[in-house]
Amino acid sequence: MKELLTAAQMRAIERAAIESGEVTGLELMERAGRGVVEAVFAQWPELISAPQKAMVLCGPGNNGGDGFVVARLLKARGWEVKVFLYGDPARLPPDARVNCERWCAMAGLAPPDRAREGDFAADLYVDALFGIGLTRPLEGAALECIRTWNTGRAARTVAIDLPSGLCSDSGRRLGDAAVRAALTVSFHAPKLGHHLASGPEHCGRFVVVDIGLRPVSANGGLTLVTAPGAGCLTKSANAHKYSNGHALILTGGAGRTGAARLAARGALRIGAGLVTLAVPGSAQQEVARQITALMLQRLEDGAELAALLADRRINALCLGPGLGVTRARELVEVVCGGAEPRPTVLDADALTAFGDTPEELFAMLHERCVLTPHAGEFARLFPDIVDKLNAPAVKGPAYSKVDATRVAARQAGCVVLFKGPDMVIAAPDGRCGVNSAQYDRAAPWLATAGSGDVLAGFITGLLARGFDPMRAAETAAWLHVECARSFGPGLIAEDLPEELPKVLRGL
Ligand SMILES: NC(=O)C1=CN([C@@H]2O[C@H](COP(=O)(O)OP(=O)(O)OC[C@H]3O[C@@H](n4cnc5c(N)ncnc54)[C@H](OP(=O)(O)O)[C@@H]3O)[C@@H](O)[C@H]2O)[C@@H](O)CC1
Ligand SMILES: Nc1ncnc2c1ncn2[C@@H]1O[C@H](COP(=O)(O)OP(=O)(O)O)[C@@H](O)[C@H]1O
Ligand SMILES: [K+]
Repeated sequence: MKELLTAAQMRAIERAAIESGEVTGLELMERAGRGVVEAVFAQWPELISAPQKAMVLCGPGNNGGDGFVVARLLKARGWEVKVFLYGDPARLPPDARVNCERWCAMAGLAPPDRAREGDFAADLYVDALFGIGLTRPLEGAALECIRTWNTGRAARTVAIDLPSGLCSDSGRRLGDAAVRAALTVSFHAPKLGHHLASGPEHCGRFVVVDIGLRPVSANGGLTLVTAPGAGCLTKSANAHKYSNGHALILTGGAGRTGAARLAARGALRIGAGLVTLAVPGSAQQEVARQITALMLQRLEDGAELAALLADRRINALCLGPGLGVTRARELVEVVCGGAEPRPTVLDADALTAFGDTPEELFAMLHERCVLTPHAGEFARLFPDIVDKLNAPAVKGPAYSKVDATRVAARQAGCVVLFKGPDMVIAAPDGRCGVNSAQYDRAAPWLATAGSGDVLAGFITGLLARGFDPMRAAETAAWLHVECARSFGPGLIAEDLPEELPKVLRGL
């Protein structure tokens, strides 16, 4: 697991390092600037061989200070560099001021309205306006300048730390403009804003450079979900099928069983010992024609489900995919209401069924449930949270998808997995993971009908294998994205479970 930092946590890490005497702020700024230049040459090797032209736009804080370092290092390599300062040189913070003065001893400084005139076609544009310190929307000359860059010539734009205009803690644009970078170079660790909301769209390629700060666990339990250890998914040599759990997946009626079959296939592939599909009589033939390793159990209503659950070997359930809202409502009450409720994934119709009365659902949920809403389902269950998330972001730190999912998990009293390329998974105790399907892990082919059903099945299968809900959700989500990446273009939902063995072998 990799940490994702807030701006405040990053500042605390920097402060601790400086106060301990192991490094100065000025040295950190030098390393940051050097890291940016190295990343630029790695990204665009064609810039290495001959001196070029750069335009550097510096802001009023330490992000601007990094910009002065970059300007100086490029000039030292013979580049023609123009630096524009948005702000008053006399009011720069100390380290930035030192670097501004070093720059001014080498060359001139212009105000940013001059950067708009377009008389300087650069080979590289450096955005050093704002980093983690942006607190409000861009305005005036900064805004104008960024608009020109975004609409115009700036193909090679590198953003230092964060594209200016983005909120570091939420990835949302403060106001309506932010730099669209081709490359973003951040320091020490990724920040939330690099992975959430509009962050990836603005960052372009994303690189984190080491500036020699020690890894400190600064964190309220927020991580980027990474590969599970291979060991946690292996099976014991002398296990029998029941020692890997028995998952029960409930289907809807005739013509609507595909989603649950996808989930069931996912649960089986991820290693549940047995997977049973519980099917109403009307759909029994349909399902029977389609399945082999899966088992089938006729199940009409809540009373029959209650009877079936007397079998304590059934140790994980999945309700929602293709279930139909009426059947979902009845069955969720049986599953969640009974004594000793079992680990349960509620997805799709099981969430929509309670769209008008989410409190009724929350009253039944228990800590071994996992809710897997997409944005529409999330909005139906948590309208107040979504109002906050959708309100225009005008002040940093803005309300984020992480804030939203954490509050949702507390309200629901169980793990909530809020889908999307910036998937957030939160537990009621505050643990939180971001499963980012972006940058090197982009998986756009996952946006295909039924892929969410497979994810519900993966989680259910891991619950059956004894994973706790948070770990089941995170591990399943990570594997789900890897299956899509491994399969690649042309992916449809059916391919996800079939790709899993390959992904598991590669762990
Ligand atoms: N932490 C570390 O370890 C390291 C950090 N480093 C670098 O420092 C950067 C953080 O520096 P920072 O804290 O000075 O913040 P930064 O983003 O430059 O902006 C703050 C200034 O902007 C102002 N301001 C805000 N919004 C505004 C607006 N809309 N319009 C106008 N003004 C606005 C704000 O003023 P105020 O809000 O107080 O009015 C303040 O003056 C970080 O991103 C990284 O690049 C590296 O050197 C190495 C190690
Ligand atoms: N552009 C995307 N990049 C990565 N993952 C995506 C993208 N769009 C959707 N997903 C993922 O695909 C799945 C879609 O689930 P869902 O919306 O429930 O679809 P369905 O109901 O058709 O199965 C979720 O896991 C979601 O996170
Ligand atoms: K920046």
